[in-house]
Amino acid sequence: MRETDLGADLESVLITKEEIDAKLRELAAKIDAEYAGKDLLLVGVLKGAVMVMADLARALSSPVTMDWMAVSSYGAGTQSSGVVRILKDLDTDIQDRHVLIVEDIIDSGLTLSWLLSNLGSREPASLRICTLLRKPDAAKVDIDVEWVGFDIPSEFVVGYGLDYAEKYRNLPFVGTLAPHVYSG
Ligand SMILES: O=P(O)(O)OC[C@H]1O[C@H](OP(=O)(O)OP(=O)(O)O)[C@H](O)[C@@H]1O
Ligand code: HPA
Ligand SMILES: [Mg+2]
Repeated sequence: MRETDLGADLESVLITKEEIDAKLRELAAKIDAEYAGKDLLLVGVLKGAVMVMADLARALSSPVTMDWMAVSSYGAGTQSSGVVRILKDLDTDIQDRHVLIVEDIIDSGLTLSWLLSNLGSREPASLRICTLLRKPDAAKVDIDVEWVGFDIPSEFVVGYGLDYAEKYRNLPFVGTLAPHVYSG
């Protein structure tokens, strides 16, 4: 779908594809510098982080390894249930590894706060977070995040990996949905 061809479900484009590309290049340069000479493991959080992980990893110059964890706390709605379930665990033992969690969005922060304590208990050499989006006004817990792409308002957003009821993940930009989509 092109930005000029939004379709009836979208209300607005919040962040364009070009803005995302530029931001990921900027973040990748900082991450390259930070982990120079170290072995870095990127941990992507399925499914939302697929696009960020794919594009961030390709923007890095350093060799990295990649693993995936699937957790879910949202189900089909627009509110976090607060209950995080592991749907798929890592294939990798992260003890003594430098781990960078790659996320699409920090909203309430409940998913990452849970993930940080879960992965932290496996004794990695370091554990940090890179997220494309963050909603500062929606935070229910404070999380120390090393790299943030964009701080956005507390509106439900879709696209670039982010879904509403599993739809819209493949939009190349981040946008907001028209109210009729939620109300049916
Ligand atoms: O900060 P929070 O309020 O916890 O929300 C952020 C999390 O919610 C979304 O995932 P979701 O659980 O919907 O699964 P998905 O990635 O498969 O869409 C998103 O991808 C983040 O992982
Ligand atoms: O705004 C959002 N959109 C889609 N998925 C999400 N998961 C947490 N917040 C969001
Ligand atoms: Mg989701």
